[in-house]
Amino acid sequence: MNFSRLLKTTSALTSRWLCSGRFQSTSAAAQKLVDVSVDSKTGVSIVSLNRKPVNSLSLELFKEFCGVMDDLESEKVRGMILKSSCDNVFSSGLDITELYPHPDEDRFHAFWLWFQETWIKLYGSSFPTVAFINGHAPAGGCVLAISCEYRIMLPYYKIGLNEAPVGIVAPDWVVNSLKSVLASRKAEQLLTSGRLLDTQEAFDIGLIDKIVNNEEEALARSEEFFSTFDNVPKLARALTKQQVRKNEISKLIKNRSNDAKLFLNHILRPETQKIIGSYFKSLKDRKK
Ligand SMILES: CCCCCCCC/C=C\CC(=O)SCCNC(=O)CCNC(=O)[C@H](O)C(C)(C)COP(=O)(O)OP(=O)(O)OC[C@H]1O[C@@H](n2cnc3c(N)ncnc32)[C@H](O)[C@@H]1OP(=O)(O)O
Repeated sequence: MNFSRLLKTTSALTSRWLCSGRFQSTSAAAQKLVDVSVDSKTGVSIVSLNRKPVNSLSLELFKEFCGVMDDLESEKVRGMILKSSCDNVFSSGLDITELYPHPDEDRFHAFWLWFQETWIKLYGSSFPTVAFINGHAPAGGCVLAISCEYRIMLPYYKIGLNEAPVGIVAPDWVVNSLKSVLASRKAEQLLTSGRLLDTQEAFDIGLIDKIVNNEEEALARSEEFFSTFDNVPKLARALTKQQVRKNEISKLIKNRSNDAKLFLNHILRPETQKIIGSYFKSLKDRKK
């Protein structure tokens, strides 16, 4: 099966959930959670996550982000830079209120499918992607960054996959995206320790590609990255990227519903709820 068809293929159950109008934002005037602009000099799309205060990733944000990715695919953009509109935070990862306390099962199922969909669209996009990590990027924030092809980060922020200390086990598609950036041993160390790295440490192990001091530099470094493809036919580039990434994506596409069930069962376990609850409390108490 050709890859773009594969990307569109999903189980009947999954597509019922993804297409259902349930959990739709109700207010037409609701603030956009994802802003898109185009850099007039380079023709590159800049996609800014805009869910204040910390871009925690909710079902509504995932849905909106997937809509944006579909638009960029159909517009055949030259490239995309993913960044944050929040001060000091790229994304704080999954919205913990989607996981705790004891989430509504239907909503969690839909939330998880839209998280998968976000990863499939970002990791499998045909156009080049850069994450401009302009703030902290723990957990799901790091997942977004490692799904892009190139990572540029401001100094003095933290990035990593801190799920294990929070009692959460990352699914294989997250683990494999990390292994597509880091050697297996480094990926394992990062995941099992759950340690968040500062910008310099992340650069030293190859988790990020460039450190920049401001947005202007980030745009310039992104442009250098995008221009490496200027002489490569777009279709050949896209198919080559997808060839490299297709095994991981196909695996998830075939297993979406089970993956969602697995995580629903895990999240509903009283022990998991207890750990996430005390983690969330400590996050709130930090500022008291
Ligand atoms: C079993 C099923 C799940 C399996 C998952 C596997 C897949 C792996 C992928 C992802 C998992 C996750 O993403 S879980 C989420 C993990 N996220 C974190 O651990 C980050 C927590 N947040 C922080 O460390 C900090 O907030 C920050 C460094 C990101 C920013 O710090 P700052 O000081 O600027 O801001 P505050 O801490 O004051 O936060 C402001 C406000 O937001 C609330 N907040 C923060 N993060 C989240 C979040 N992820 N979800 C919901 N709410 C969040 C925080 O509590 C503050 O609220 P109050 O103003 O009410 O205090």
